[in-house]
Amino acid sequence: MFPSHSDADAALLEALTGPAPPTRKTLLPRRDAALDPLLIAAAAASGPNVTRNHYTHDFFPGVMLPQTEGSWDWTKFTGQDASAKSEHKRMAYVSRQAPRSKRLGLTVPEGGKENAGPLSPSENLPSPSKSRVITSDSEGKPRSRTTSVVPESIKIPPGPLQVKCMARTRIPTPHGPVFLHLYHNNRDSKEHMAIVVDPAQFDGPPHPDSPPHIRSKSLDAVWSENETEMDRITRGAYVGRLSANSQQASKPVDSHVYSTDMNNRIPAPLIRIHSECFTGETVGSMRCDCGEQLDEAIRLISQPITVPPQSSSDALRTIPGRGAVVYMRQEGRGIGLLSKIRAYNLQDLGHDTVTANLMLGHQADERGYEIAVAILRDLGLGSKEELGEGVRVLTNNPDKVRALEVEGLRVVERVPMIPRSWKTRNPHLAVPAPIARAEQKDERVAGATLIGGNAVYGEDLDKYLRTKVLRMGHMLPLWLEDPEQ
Ligand SMILES: Nc1nc2c(ncn2[C@@H]2O[C@H](COP(=O)(O)OP(=O)(O)OP(=O)(O)O)[C@@H](O)[C@H]2O)c(=O)[nH]1
Repeated sequence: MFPSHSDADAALLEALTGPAPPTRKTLLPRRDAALDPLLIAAAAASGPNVTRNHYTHDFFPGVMLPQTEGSWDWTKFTGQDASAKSEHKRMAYVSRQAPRSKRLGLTVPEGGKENAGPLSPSENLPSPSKSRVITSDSEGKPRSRTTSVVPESIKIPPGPLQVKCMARTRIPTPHGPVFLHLYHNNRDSKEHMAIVVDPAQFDGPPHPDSPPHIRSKSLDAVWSENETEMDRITRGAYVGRLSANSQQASKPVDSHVYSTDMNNRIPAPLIRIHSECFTGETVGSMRCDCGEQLDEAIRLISQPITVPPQSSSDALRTIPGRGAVVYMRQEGRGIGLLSKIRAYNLQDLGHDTVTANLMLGHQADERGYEIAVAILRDLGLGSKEELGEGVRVLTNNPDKVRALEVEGLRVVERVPMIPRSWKTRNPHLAVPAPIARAEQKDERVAGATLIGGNAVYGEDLDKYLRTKVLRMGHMLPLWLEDPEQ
């Protein structure tokens, strides 16, 4: 007999989605096997049983308790465990699923490494994957640990510093669209990023009278012979605006070539090297202005640029803003989040940000800019070797500018970053006027945690900025003392 329409539909649905999960009615109560001395003897005689589908059948006291589940060493079981009894731990005979390598029938060669990254969706679109390595302990028992396996095709060989843009995507922000680039390098294991502002790229190839697109050479490169267009597009190597109707993979860029004429007429791209600050950017801390600076940098870079006319008969023209924020994972000026949190406590005791670092055995600033400059070079920005564009750098930190130049960046101008609260603040008020008004009306005052947020302000921030000016040479007028300065 043929199934009715509804039966066929149900069968098709089950084939596509798997069997429906049991409903409350059909759910059977869990039945743990009783403690059977024969079972204990059998298990003790043969050890943990490893089969293709079940890694081990074993006794687990307190099974289902997260702290003991799966971590129990059955060889320690004596059968008379007083503490287990007193804690009313249950004993259950349970099966554990085999590791993925076993279930998939992958061989584990001597030394432990699996022969393939099983999670790689395609050889052409490789990504580092976590993999279980099976080793054995001193008693010969199998032990597994997780390790990161980087496929050959994306490994960056050791040697001179190299950076590689692993993927790029469009991110809409309150200031306009940006392209987020994720980089790997052969110096550290951090995923540094570049936030590229260049919306002109959405309109197709650059106009002959427009600046070149800001593109990553390593991203646009061909990674392997059998790389497909779809692989390239998926990792972000496409041109124009990606959509269901527009899917054009990019071509490799040999070098970034710039028209000198254009270089002379439009300002150099605006860039910022920004250091990660979890507290300022995520928690909304008002101990520092990092969240606000990240937001302000993207806002400033996104401002349209006025191009002066070539001749008196030409009209003024504006082009979209262009530049990049290189987002370096250098939390706490390179000392890491743990030390920064400790430094904050020392600051609460009355020490400033520099002294707190020194008290913890760190330098005031432990950042290096080699990788940041390599990322900019990959994007064709500020390169001295190629006929690249110089850059304007958004910073108040003169040491940063010097360090960037030492690393080979062509800096044509330093552009200051004035704290927002300093722009709007009446020197006689403790908080900026718009913020004070909002607080009076009991409105929510947006912090700068989120891009597009408001200004950060407060006593802690004042102290922090003051130290940056007085001890770290940051080039900001300390208007609190002399607003006319
Ligand atoms: N150790 C330490 N790091 C801090 C503190 N406050 C912010 N940071 C970190 O400082 C870094 C930002 O550096 P800043 O010194 O604020 O500024 P800069 O990058 O040198 O200079 P600008 O370009 O002008 O912003 C981020 O990594 C923050 O996590 C602090 O009190 N102690």
